[in-house]
Amino acid sequence: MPAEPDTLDTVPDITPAPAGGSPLRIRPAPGAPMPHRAHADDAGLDLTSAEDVEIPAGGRALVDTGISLALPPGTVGLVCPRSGLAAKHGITVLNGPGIVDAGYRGPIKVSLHNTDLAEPFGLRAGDRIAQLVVVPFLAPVLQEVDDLDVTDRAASGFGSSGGFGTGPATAGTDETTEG
Ligand SMILES: O=c1ccn([C@H]2C[C@H](O)[C@@H](COP(=O)(O)OP(=O)(O)OP(=O)(O)O)O2)c(=O)[nH]1
Repeated sequence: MPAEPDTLDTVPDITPAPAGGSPLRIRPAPGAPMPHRAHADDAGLDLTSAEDVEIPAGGRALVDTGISLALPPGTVGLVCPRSGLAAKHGITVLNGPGIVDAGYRGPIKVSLHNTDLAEPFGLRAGDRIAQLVVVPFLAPVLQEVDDLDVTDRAASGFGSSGGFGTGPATAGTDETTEG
């Protein structure tokens, strides 16, 4: 029997099952739309603005989405930028990703930053301003120790493996985090 062609088109439905079988409960304010996925297998739920807002050039605005959530236990909501808004208009989530805790029941707001220093950016109610990605998180028990295990990387970081090019790091340019 011939093998199935290995193309992206043959990937089966990858829509993840709801975490723990619990639904994501969403309470829209009167008139606010429910967030939705533009495509069934998108990770992000589009969040819309509940208000008309002008974000000044180089400035920021805290924008209400008009929804409140009850995330499934053991999950966290990540408020992430939309790539189109970033690439075309320089609009990003200032604290991206924003962290929505599972126990939070207040209004979901998005802190938007207009990185364009020349043009203000106008938003209308209903515009899609960010996306919410729901992921499981770990809450390990905290253990205070005197020593950490030895690793290959050790304390090297912050560019220690080289710059933006493909060549090896130049001797003497490694940066290490000091303990
Ligand atoms: O982009 C975001 C980030 C957070 N929140 C809400 C949900 C989150 O559970 C709560 C608190 O967020 P965070 O812990 O980041 O805020 P904080 O500045 O550390 O304040 P707090 O002392 O209330 O935790 O605010 C949003 O609506 N949008």
